[in-house]
Amino acid sequence: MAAMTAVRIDIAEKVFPAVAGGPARGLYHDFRLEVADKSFVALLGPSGLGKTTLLNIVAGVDRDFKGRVTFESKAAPRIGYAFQSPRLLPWRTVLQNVTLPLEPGSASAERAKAVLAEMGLADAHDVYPERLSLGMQRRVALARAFALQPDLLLMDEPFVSLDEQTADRLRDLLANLVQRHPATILFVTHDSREAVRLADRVVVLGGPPVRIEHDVRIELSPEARRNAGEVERVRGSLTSAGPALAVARA
Ligand SMILES: Nc1ncnc2c1ncn2[C@@H]1O[C@H](COP(=O)(O)OP(=O)(O)OP(=O)(O)O)[C@@H](O)[C@H]1O
Repeated sequence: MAAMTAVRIDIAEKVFPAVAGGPARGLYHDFRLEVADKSFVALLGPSGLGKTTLLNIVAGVDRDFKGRVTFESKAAPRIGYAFQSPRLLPWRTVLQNVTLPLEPGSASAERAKAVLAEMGLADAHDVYPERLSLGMQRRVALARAFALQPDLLLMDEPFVSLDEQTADRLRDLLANLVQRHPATILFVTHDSREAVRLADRVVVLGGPPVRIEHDVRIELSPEARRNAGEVERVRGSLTSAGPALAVARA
C-alpha cells in the first residue's frame, strides 16, 4: 500500500525582490514536492539555493510566495522547527526550555522529562543553557522538538559546526528518537553522508530556480547506516541515479 502523503508543497513562484540596486532573486518556479507520512526526507543542495526559504514557506513563516502548502491530515498541523543554532532561551532552565512550547500541565512536563532522559539529559533539568556545551544545547533543542509531538518536524542543518564525533553521536540520538517516536521530517543538510545516514529519502536539489535533480530512496538497516563504508557506497550512487530513480538496498 502506498504511504499516505503528509504534506504537498507546491511553489509556483518565489522571488526575493531586488534590494539596494541588486537584482531580484527568483528562487522557485513550478516546484513540487510531496512528503509521505512518517518519512524522513533529507533535502540536499548547495549553499544559497533556497533550502531555508523552503522550510520557512512550509512552516508558514514566509507567506510571500505563489502556491500552496497542503497538509493532508489536519488543517492546522503542529510544526516543530529545529534550527542551525539551538535557539534556547538563556533565562530559562533546560526543562523550562523544553516545556515552554507545550500546553501547560503535568502530562506535558512528564513528556518533556521523558524525552530529556532519552537524550541523556535527565540530570540537567535545572541547568541554564549557557552552562551547556554546544552539543548538549543541540540535544536540548532536539528534545524540545520531539516533546512537541509535531505532525511535521523541520530541521535546518541542526548538527552544523559541531566536531564530527559530537555530530555523529547526535545523529545516533536522532535516529533512535525517530525509531521510538515516528515523525514526518524534512531535514536540510549540505552533507550527503549525513543525509544517507539518517534519511529514508534523499532529494538532491539543483538550480536556481530550485529543481529536484535526484530523488533517491534509502533502504538501509540501522546497522548499515552506522557503517561508514556502506554509507559511502550509497552516497556515491546519489548523484549518479537518474531523476526519481530509487536506490534500494535492504
Ligand atoms: N529575506 C531575504 N531577502 C532577500 N534575499 C534573501 C532573503 N532570505 C534569503 N535570501 C536569499 O535567497 C537565497 C536563498 O537563501 P536560503 O537561506 O533559503 O538558502 P539556503 O539554501 O538555505 O542556504 P544555506 O545552505 O547557505 O543556508 C540566498 O541567496 C539568500 O541570500
